[in-house]
Amino acid sequence: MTDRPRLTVLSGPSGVGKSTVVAHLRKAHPEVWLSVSATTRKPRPGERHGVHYYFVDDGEFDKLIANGELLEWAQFAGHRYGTPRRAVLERLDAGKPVLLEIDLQGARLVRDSMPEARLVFLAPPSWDELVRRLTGRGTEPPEVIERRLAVARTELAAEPEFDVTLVNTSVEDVAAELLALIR
Ligand SMILES: Nc1nc2c(ncn2[C@@H]2O[C@H](COP(=O)(O)OP(=O)(O)O)[C@@H](O)[C@H]2O)c(=O)[nH]1
Ligand SMILES: Nc1ncnc2c1ncn2[C@@H]1O[C@H](COP(=O)(O)OP(=O)(O)O)[C@@H](O)[C@H]1O
Repeated sequence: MTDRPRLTVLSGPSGVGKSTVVAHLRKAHPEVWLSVSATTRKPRPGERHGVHYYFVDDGEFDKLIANGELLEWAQFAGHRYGTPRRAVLERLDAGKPVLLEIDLQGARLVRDSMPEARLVFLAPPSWDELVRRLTGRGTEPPEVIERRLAVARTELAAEPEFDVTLVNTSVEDVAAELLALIR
């Protein structure tokens, strides 16, 4: 029997298409389990508590950290994001695959604490296309987009740290490649 990694971490710059790819994958394969993170960021239109994120305030996030309830957490573009520990460990203990969609800092923390995890980097076809996607999404004001693009430059440079790179040219193709990695 091969010892396949059961924990897959998907990371990549803001706007590259992580949420789109994961949503596409889960529409066809609802059995793919994605961890729901906690965040101090405010919900975007259409985002639901407990589905896209657990939207919490700073005090609640402090408590999650203090109580050891987060597997990892990071500050990203002015807000905090963290992976609830218990649900992930329960799935892994049951021998089932887990997918995390987290930022570069989180991916590094997971790599250090769970070296068996497989780290997947989602890359844009080009820098200009990343700018187009992040701007075109229309969910952030210009100053937030600027901040995220500045972070994105650093994140792109970290690609060699990852086990696998997938280039998000076609959502369908990347979703299929990701599914093959998870299974
Ligand atoms: N470290 C860490 N990063 C997270 C977590 N949840 C989401 N992120 C990352 O935080 C960043 C910002 O997420 P978000 O505000 O939803 O923007 P978007 O991913 O660009 O649509 C993205 O890189 C996410 O992958 C988490 O639990 N931990
Ligand atoms: N392969 C693709 N080709 C063209 N547009 C894409 C592709 N993947 C995602 N997008 C678009 O790019 C924008 C950012 O995608 P999103 O999934 O929100 O990124 P992320 O979760 O990485 O921040 C969205 O408007 C989405 O529709």
